[in-house]
Amino acid sequence: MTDGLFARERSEPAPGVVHVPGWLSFARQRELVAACREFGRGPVSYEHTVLPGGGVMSVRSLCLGRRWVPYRYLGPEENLLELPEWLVGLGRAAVAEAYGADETYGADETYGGFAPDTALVNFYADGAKMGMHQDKEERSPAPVVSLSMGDTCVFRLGNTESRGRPWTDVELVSGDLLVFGGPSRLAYHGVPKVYAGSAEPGLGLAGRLNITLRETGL
Ligand SMILES: O=C(O)CCC(=O)C(=O)O
Ligand SMILES: [Fe+2]
Repeated sequence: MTDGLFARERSEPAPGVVHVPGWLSFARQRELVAACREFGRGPVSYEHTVLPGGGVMSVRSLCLGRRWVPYRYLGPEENLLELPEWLVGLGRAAVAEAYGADETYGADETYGGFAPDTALVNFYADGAKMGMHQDKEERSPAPVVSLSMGDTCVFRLGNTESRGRPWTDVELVSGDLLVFGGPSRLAYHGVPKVYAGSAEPGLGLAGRLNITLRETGL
């Protein structure tokens, strides 16, 4: 895919982390944006998560399938919205795209049979960001699949030991796929910056949407 003067190339910024720029077609991005709008139309809507210490996340989010609350998943009987089969299929295709040709991560049947049972949909309005954290409430070793729509952001990919350096900053643009698993499954990561107004106007989205598909193993 071409972005400005130079094509943004597929890369593996850390072992088990695969970034595929422009994986989603523009039409697909538009469909996903429409679907995310539909998910939040009610009775469930995008909410700021309140953390146990009293902090309020600037991002607004909702869960499809299993519900994450800080810092655990509720039982399946507490699901409010269904995780649609088409989104599960997209997640499988994403893992195949990222690891398919790679023996190290692709050969493991855990990933080949990727069976996400939850999706966290995050909406970043102007000024929203996400601090460094690990996605560690899942018991399954399966990777996390991340799809981005709307404004470009800086995704900070840290290390598995601490919130601090070393880290690598990856720019996630609308349509990009990021899969993180393998040795980096528990790497700290966050979104320190979203470039407001950077989305393609034709997408019809002011802000940034990110969907992460996960297999809870719970
Ligand atoms: O918005 C992103 O790209 C990352 C979201 C994330 O890390 C999460 O929901 O746990
Ligand atoms: Fe995360």
